[in-house]
Amino acid sequence: MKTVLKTHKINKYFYEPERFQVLKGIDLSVQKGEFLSLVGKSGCGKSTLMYVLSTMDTDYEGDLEINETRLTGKKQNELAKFRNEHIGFIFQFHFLLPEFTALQNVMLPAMKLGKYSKAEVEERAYEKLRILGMHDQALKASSKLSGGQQQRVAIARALINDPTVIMGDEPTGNLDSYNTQVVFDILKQLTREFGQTIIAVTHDDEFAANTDRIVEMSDGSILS
Ligand SMILES: Nc1ncnc2c1ncn2[C@@H]1O[C@H](COP(=O)(O)OP(=O)(O)OP(=O)(O)O)[C@@H](O)[C@H]1O
Repeated sequence: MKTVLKTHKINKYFYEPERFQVLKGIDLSVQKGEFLSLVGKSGCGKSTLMYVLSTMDTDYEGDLEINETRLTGKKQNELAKFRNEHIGFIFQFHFLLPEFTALQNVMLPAMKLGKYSKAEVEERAYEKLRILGMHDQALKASSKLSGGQQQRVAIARALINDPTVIMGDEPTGNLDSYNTQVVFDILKQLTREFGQTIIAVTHDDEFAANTDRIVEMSDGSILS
């Protein structure tokens, strides 16, 4: 088993309105291909931890390593580059550009990476859309797609650079039960067929119960 993400004693404090410790000695190790859900009561620190894990927040104590690269202490521009290449994001709200087609939205992170020609990027984008069952909608403006379809395009976009890990904050939080199941099944399939690693914050107990591992947080610490 390959460890793709590792933290060592992550502490974090907020100072407003008064000093309090929001993350308390978080030790977490995630294996390649693992589908992990992060759960816990509102306010326990899940989103704060995700910001640290995704390298968006650098104001913490401890160590973070992804894909054998130590990220703690790296400069913002290096982190931005690392994120684009290694971390795929899926949010509750998809943040697709509404006037752009599904295909263009999926292509964007790969164009930014600058590793492939435009034709290669387009080919990769079609391939990801095909995995998500969305290739025949590729040329539609994303604003013309249903909520579930938009979320599938957002997942294709998260996959375009073959990220080391996909991080989701309530990836099904805005979907009805049918689309929650569709998106869940796709995420599961990505872990099983492609060895994709996924970490998702969720309030949905059924979603969590069907992932490989539930990490429960309480008051800034990991319980189990
Ligand atoms: N910028 C901030 N400054 C001060 N306190 C903050 C800040 N952001 C979050 N907090 C506090 O830190 C704690 C953890 O917040 P966080 O958003 O990580 O919780 P969460 O577990 O993701 O909650 P939810 O499930 O409701 O999204 C909460 O008490 C919150 O009020």
